[in-house]
Amino acid sequence: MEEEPIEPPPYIYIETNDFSYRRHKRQKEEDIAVCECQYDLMDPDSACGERCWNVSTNTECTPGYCPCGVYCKNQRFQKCQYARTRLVKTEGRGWGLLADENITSGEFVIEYCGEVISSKVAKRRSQTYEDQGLTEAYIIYLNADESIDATKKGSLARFINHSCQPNCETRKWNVLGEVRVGIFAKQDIPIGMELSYDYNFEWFGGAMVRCLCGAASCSGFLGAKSRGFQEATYLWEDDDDRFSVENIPLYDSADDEPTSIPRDILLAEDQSMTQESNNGTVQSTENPEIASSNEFTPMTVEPLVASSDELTPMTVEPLTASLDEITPMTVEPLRAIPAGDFSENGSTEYGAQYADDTLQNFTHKIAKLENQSSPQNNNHHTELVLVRTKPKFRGGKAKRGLRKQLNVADICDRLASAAAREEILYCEEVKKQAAAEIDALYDEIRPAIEEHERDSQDNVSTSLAEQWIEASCSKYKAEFDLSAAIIKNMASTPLRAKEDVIPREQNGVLYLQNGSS
Ligand SMILES: C[S@@+](CC[C@H](N)C(=O)[O-])C[C@H]1O[C@@H](n2cnc3c(N)ncnc32)[C@H](O)[C@@H]1O
Repeated sequence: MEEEPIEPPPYIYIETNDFSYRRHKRQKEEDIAVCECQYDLMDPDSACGERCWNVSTNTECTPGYCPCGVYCKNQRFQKCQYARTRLVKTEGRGWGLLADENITSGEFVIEYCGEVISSKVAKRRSQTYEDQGLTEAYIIYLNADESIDATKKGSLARFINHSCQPNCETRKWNVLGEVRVGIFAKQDIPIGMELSYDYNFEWFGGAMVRCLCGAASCSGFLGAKSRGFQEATYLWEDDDDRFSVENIPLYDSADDEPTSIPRDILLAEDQSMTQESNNGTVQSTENPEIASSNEFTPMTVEPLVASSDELTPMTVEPLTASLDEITPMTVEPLRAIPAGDFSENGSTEYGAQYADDTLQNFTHKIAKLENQSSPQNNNHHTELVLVRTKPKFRGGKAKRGLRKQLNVADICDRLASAAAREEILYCEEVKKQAAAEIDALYDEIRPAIEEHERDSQDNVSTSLAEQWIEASCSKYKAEFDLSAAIIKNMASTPLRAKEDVIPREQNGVLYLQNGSS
């Protein structure tokens, strides 16, 4: 029988990151953030405690610049002010790290140190490690461009195991111009308890490692929540329409958007989610007890668009006009609008569909830009990455939303008023321009998006991101204005009878056309 090793496999212990592919950044004087704390002997928190604005932005004070001088308490990474910890051999999870003193919630436990390497090198290395049969993964994801590899060189943080219900978390800090990763206590941790954090493990293929964290909410495997894992383990059936376009989550990241996790798993994991059944019955299960009580009976949601036979014109009276002014107006049901030609391939003159998809993805990424890229955000979790070949999509249909397009020309054909037609056509023109602008911008940022499509980090410069946001807003506004103009004019101006519309020819096809009114 094989002897249990009494020491972990050899590695080089370091207490500060090793820069193997680039130099450590030099902090420029103008970039140094100087706080306004004043050391007060009677108030220990005065010297860069919770109230220090550098602390609140996850930035360490720079020695020689902090007004509190030697009393500054905000240089914990620089001074390696770690909690006392101890290595331990675990059951089935290799080595782990224990608290060797009581640790209080929020306390800085240890820095995750290793070699700072580029994302490309990280991909190569993790493949090599896997080929060499290394089962432990030590590469932590820093941002879109860089990772920290603690495989050969690292601090004791490399021994902290994953838990689905962890007592620590990772936070990024800005230290002398570099982003560094610290492990912080999420709760009070008594002496002797094993430290853990959620790896947010990104699984791209290869061996599936069973998670042995023992938490009640354990997801079963390391990286089980990651998209790659979800896609690879999803069981497809011939008539499975779960990935039909209507059901595709267009966003990428896992924390605040739809996910591709199969619904049953989602529900099993989090009973506070809303259950939705196919017949349109929605029942909140936030609190199962309440949900089952008589007060909360399931609510039946009627389909929004009734079949066209059911639609009857309705009479709407203006709300505010005086009684004599009121002339009831007839509003035709929207389905009566000659929406006609619904484009199904999505690549219409209003802007290629990719722009819509990417717009959603990208605007989301932009929205997260500050949160995720900034070391100031202490909620951002790092990820352990094991980069391998991407699994092929099995049976998955194209993840592309279908967008039904209104046929503006047909709508105008039905409007008797020239002014109404002009307003709609003008709005349509603005919408086309907005779509063209965002298409052009997309071409500019496409390389960055493609390069980093697998993550949800910021990929482009902030200025480009701002342009994108602006272009997105313009496009949405233009779309909204067009819809509003159509609804308003359809509702408030006279319609031409279908028989009065003169057919017009386009591409050899006869279409109905407006008269000269
Ligand atoms: C960063 S290392 C942690 C230290 C590692 N246990 C060691 O002995 O060096 C990450 C590796 O530890 C193992 N590991 C960590 N958490 C685990 C868990 N909850 N269940 C199973 N294995 C785990 C996996 O092999 C993983 O790739």
